[in-house]
Amino acid sequence: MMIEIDNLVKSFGKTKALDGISLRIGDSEIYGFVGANGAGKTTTMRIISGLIPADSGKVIINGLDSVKNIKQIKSKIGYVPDYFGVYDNLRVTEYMEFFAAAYDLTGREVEKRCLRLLDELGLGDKPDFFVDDLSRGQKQRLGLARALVHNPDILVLDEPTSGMDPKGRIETRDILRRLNEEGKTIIISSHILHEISELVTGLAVIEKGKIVMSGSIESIETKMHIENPIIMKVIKNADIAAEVLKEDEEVLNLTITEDNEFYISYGGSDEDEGYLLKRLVEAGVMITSFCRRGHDLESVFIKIME
Ligand SMILES: Nc1ncnc2c1ncn2[C@@H]1O[C@H](COP(=O)(O)OP(=O)(O)OP(=O)(O)O)[C@@H](O)[C@H]1O
Repeated sequence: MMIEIDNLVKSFGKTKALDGISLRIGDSEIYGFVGANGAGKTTTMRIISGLIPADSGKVIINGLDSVKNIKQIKSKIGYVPDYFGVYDNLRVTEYMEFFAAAYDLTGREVEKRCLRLLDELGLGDKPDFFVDDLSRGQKQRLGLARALVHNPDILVLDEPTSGMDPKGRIETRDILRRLNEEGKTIIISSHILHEISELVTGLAVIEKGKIVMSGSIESIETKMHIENPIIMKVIKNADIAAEVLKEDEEVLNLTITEDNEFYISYGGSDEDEGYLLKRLVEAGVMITSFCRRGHDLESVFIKIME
């Protein structure tokens, strides 16, 4: 399902939550929204899912305007909110059937489908539990099962891994990968980049209602790498090092300090970087350290967000 988001604007009273969000999410992508608290992720997701209207701008899903075709669109989207509903006094199966009924799905086949979904999401032994008695991770998975009840083509998940332990996060990631392989387009948000960077195919970084960066995960990593130069300490043959670096077209900027510390803005991939180091060593350059200023992408990401 192709999703085209065009110039969404939304205010709540005096707060401008969205200030012109435009995006294209391709068929069968797993697309991530990353941003700090209050950036506008939830508002964007709720507009895409048809839960609230935008003040202006539009969302087109497979050629259909989401406002004009709201019924059709809602049948294609499953939304998992970041908070858990107020149905904690229901048992797990009752909860599922309650949401199925909201889509006019009832009967023996639907009951079977609900049980199968619970099974697939690792809740097969919990049908008679009260929702309230489930752990946070189990509740998140139940939220996912409920969003799948009408077999939507698009899944929109607001911070599905927040508050989960690493095991729960890995399990959720595996489930989402599987659903994506089955053909579902997935939109997922997080305020922590590394929680979703391994899962997503594309990413938009949202800040104060605007997109500050978007693209494939590789292109975002490259942009972040450029912001985060390689720092190389050379103790012999610095002149040769400078020659080798000048020949590499991925070297976008180079600063050499008096004590032969090289600051290299590098646009290449991790593999390119490995080959660059190999060429330097083979050319006879003696290097004592070769690393980035930030320890990881996350620290650079935080720098960009500041
Ligand atoms: N129903 C509402 N009424 C008033 N203000 C709102 C409402 N919903 C969102 N906002 C405001 O709009 C802005 C964007 O909020 P939104 O929930 O979209 O951000 P978010 O990126 O999802 O943040 P979080 O990670 O904290 O969920 C915030 O300033 C928020 O306070």
